[in-house]
Amino acid sequence: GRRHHQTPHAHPLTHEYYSNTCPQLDHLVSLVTSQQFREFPISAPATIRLFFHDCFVEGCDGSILISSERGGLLVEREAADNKNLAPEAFDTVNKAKELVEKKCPGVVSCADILAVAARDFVHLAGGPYYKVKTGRKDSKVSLHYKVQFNLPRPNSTVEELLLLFSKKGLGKDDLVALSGAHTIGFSHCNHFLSRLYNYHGTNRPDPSIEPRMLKELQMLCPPFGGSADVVAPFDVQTPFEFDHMYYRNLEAKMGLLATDQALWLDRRTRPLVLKLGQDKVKFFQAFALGMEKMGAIGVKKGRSGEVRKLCYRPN
Ligand code: HEM
Ligand SMILES: [Ca+2]
Ligand SMILES: [Ca+2]
Repeated sequence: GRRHHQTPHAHPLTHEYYSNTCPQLDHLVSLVTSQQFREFPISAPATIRLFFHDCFVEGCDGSILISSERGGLLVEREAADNKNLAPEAFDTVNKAKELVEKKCPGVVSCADILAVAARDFVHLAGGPYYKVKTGRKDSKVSLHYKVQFNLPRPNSTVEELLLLFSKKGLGKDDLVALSGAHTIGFSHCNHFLSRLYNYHGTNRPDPSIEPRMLKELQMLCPPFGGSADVVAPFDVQTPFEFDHMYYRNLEAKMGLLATDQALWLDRRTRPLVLKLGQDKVKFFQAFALGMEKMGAIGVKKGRSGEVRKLCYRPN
């Protein structure tokens, strides 16, 4: 057989990519993620979100992980949408990389480590354990201006969300299932403030917010002069548990962002919200599938990427 002329798809992501070069990868990463989860539980939501923000901008290539350098170009991390990605998530990846480099030097990409770590945190928080395919290469650059139009806004319409996701090869089911990541974690007030006081310029709150929750959110987040550090849980019922309560909240008008509640209000996505709210097993399956599809966005192969030695710096 002749082995040249390989297309970019000749090596899709596989479960066996490191089976010779770093068979203990999952174990090594798990040592770091489990300790990180014990010491800094917010690493879980933060890392899951980090993976999302990596994959949607230039593909799952670790481009989000690169730190700025003095005198260098602005990197993705510096873009407004990424400013409040928690440092605990970056720390997790850097620590895991350090350990993996000791046992399997120069082999495992940071993009793959991030995918594995995100899976670990889903599981540690009570969600499904699914196998992660690997074989991603790391990017050689990170540019802040790539971010803005590749990430959803907290007040995007379902139409806009579906369009953005479809550009990434993801469908309606993926949008609804992956939004279920908001079953854990928190949002700063500014992302939903207009819903509380001035919905679409009406000077009234969004009518699709459950009244008691509205009152509580208004107390937490004043219209002016509130602290920029205040956060509210996405899932008021079980903010630390990776379960399907997120969808039940949407039925009860207790979605936090406009984009969360919109999944219930839109007739295209409502049936899926209902289905996943009724069945945790279905949610876990749909979420794992969504993560696998998201994890395959824009994957770099061969010389289009590299294996970074340090996740925060190109080689
Ligand atoms: C569908 C459109 C989405 C929008 C508009 C959106 C927007 C946001 C916003 C505004 C925050 C709060 C950030 C902050 O204030 O600190 C957030 C947090 C979060 N997002 Fe999303 N997101 C979306 C989809 C996703 C997806 C697909 C995932 C992962 C699969 C995800 C995972 C998370 C997690 C886990 C948090 C909590 C982070 C933390 O507590 O540190 N989101 N998202
Ligand atoms: Ca990326
Ligand atoms: Ca929950």
